[in-house]
Amino acid sequence: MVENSDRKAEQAHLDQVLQKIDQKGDQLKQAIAKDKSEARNISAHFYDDIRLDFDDYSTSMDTALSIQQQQQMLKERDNAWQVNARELATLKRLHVHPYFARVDFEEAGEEPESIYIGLASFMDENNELLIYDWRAPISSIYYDGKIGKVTYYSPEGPVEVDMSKKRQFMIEDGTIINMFDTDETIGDQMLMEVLSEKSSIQMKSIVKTIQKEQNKIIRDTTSDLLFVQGAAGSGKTSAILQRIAFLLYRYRGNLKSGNVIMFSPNQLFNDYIENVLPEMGEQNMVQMTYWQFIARRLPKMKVQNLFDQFEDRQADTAIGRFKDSLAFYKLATRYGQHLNQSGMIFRNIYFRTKKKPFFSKEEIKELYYSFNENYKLGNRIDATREELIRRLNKRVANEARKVWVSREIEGLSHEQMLDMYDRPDQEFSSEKAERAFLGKKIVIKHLSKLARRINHNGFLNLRGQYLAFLRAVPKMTDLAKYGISEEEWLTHVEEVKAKFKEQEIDLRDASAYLYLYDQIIARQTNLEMRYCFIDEIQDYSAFQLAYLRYNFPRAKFTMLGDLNQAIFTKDESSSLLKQISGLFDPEKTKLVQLTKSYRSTKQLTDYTKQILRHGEKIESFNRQGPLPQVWGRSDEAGALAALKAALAENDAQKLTTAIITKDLEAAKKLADQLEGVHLISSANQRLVEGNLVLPSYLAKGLEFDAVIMWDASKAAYHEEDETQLVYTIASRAMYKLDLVYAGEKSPLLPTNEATFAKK
Ligand SMILES: Nc1ncnc2c1ncn2[C@@H]1O[C@H](COP(=O)(O)OP(=O)(O)OP(=O)(O)O)[C@@H](O)[C@H]1O
Repeated sequence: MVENSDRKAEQAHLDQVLQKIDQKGDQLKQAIAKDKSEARNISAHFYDDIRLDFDDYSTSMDTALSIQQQQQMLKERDNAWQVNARELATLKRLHVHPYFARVDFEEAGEEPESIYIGLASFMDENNELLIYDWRAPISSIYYDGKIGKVTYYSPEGPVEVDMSKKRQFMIEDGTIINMFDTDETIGDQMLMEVLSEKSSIQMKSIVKTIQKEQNKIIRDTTSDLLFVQGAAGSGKTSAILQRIAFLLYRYRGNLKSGNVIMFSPNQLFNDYIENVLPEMGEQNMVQMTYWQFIARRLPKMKVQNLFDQFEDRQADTAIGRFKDSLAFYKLATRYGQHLNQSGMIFRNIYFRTKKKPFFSKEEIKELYYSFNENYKLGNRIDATREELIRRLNKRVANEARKVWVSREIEGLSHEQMLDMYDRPDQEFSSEKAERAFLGKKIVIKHLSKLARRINHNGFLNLRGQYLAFLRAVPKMTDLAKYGISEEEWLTHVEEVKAKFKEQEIDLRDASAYLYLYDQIIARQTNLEMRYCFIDEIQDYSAFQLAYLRYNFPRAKFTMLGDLNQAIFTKDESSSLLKQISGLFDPEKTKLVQLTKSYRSTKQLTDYTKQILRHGEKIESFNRQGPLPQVWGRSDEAGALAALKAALAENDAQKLTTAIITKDLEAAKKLADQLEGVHLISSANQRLVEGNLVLPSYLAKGLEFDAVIMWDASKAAYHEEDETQLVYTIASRAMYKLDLVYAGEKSPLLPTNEATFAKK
């Protein structure tokens, strides 16, 4: 218990800090206003002090110098203004949330200290730090340690201190409304308060209550691959965002938000997390989905999207598994290397007529392989391109003598002719000379299209090349090892080819196709990205991860996932870790497990964890709520009535509900039968307040006060490999879960009657 006198003293301290924050804020506002008006002044009088005299060299030098000087002054003002404006924004945030913790500690041989921890540091006029940034090295003792000896890591190395007090505050409008002294790492009491808040359509930062295990992830600076396996709701996504904020602080000056990329499951999810970093005073990182990453490079093809992918059954086949594997990635690498010796396929380049190619594929191939073996693929293509352009230029004069050119000259109007001259009054020695001049111009105009095509590697036959690679696969590996017969494989290649004809490509092929292309043209990989985060890793294939690693060779990777929620890759996900760890130095790979689930009440976590077959370790957090309710009805009309009843209960308790269906079709059908609910049917839609209906694959990563699982019947969910899907749906609920079905209940759902209520 905290004494009353302590509370008074803390309030007095807070008042003082807030007063200093406000004081500093006022000073900054004045400074900003002054800089702004001076900048305006400089702009207004910009030319007053400058002699605009360009006639003789020395004065024009003077002019240039004074312009530059004035511009520099403007820039400095602007900079000062921007720095101050940023600081003011920080102060505004601190005014609302000044700090949330205090720790008292003593380092051997030093005076005892007492520091306050908040969202950013704040220094008073005497350079005394009144608030420490939560990311400062010393702040980690708040998250990591119990009272007593604790170690924190400063950039110079480990430091041991003796911590004597750890106090947490809840502050609202400048008043301490609650405070606790705690011996625990982060007291359950504070966490309980935070977790009991209602959900919102925006994710919140967990900075006040980061748990010790999460802190390890957030502050890791040594791993090249940090792999986090965590139960649903264990704070993986929260931890990534905190980690990004931490890294931006730790490497400030060297690391910008543009050097950090995050791959997330869908666009809705991006919406959901978009405010977390800005609220902590940082800019958002680059964010995209894997699909966007691939599809933006294939604008002419229809790349299989999330929806198609979910409905796709190939994931379950031996061929699908093989093409997702690292083994397939390695084959694509080997094939790429082999192209250095032979096997490249080119296309004819035509000009005006399809009868005879301008450059034949044979000619191009000969040229390509005429460069000696020291040439790498990328150099070969560059050299081929240059040589083709050179040959093209050499053929201009010859082409200009052809009949089609004379015809075109004859058809020119006077204006068109004038347009072609270098000068309007251009003169020629003879008519012949004029025709030769115009002819060359015309040929160059037409050939420039061809040159552009060559410069864009239009002589490559990428689709053919990819198919050739696929056809070569049985010769490169023993497909029987993967349970695939040669005949099945060749039939599959024909299917890929047929899709190409329709301008379609599976996501699985698109990755391999681009990888092959990247190798052929030796595409510059992205050296700027220093950190790459991949959330929901269980939905990626080993191939995709290897390809991302190839694309961002300088980046350190943080991969987070829950192998129990693999809804695309299903059972394959368990071998994923083994496959990808081969891509990184084992010394620099770290695996962290998060087993405690914070999202849901104890009742919900205890229920949902039974869905998992292998008894995975998931601990519930001791927050209380109602038991899940199972509404079994004999027919669909009854089920619909039950759903409406459950929804009415939630509305009465002011809980936001998400009704989650298995697929899009079911979601659409249901939304038509209900009033006042929003249907989320595509990942590009925005999240809105209020009750929602959405298909399972769009609910990934999101959470809601209340979830109703629609059609939890045996008919809808009976395959064992749908376990992860059922688990993902049920684990979206924070406080209340209802399951509605008609007919027979899904055998994948828990049967222990003590853990749910029948309705
Ligand atoms: N240390 C914490 N303090 C307060 N809240 C937390 C903490 N850790 C997690 N939470 C809360 O738990 C919920 C789940 O967190 P989050 O979405 O990050 O989990 P996840 O592991 O990514 O879940 P999933 O894999 O199911 O999508 C969020 O509401 C988050 O705010």
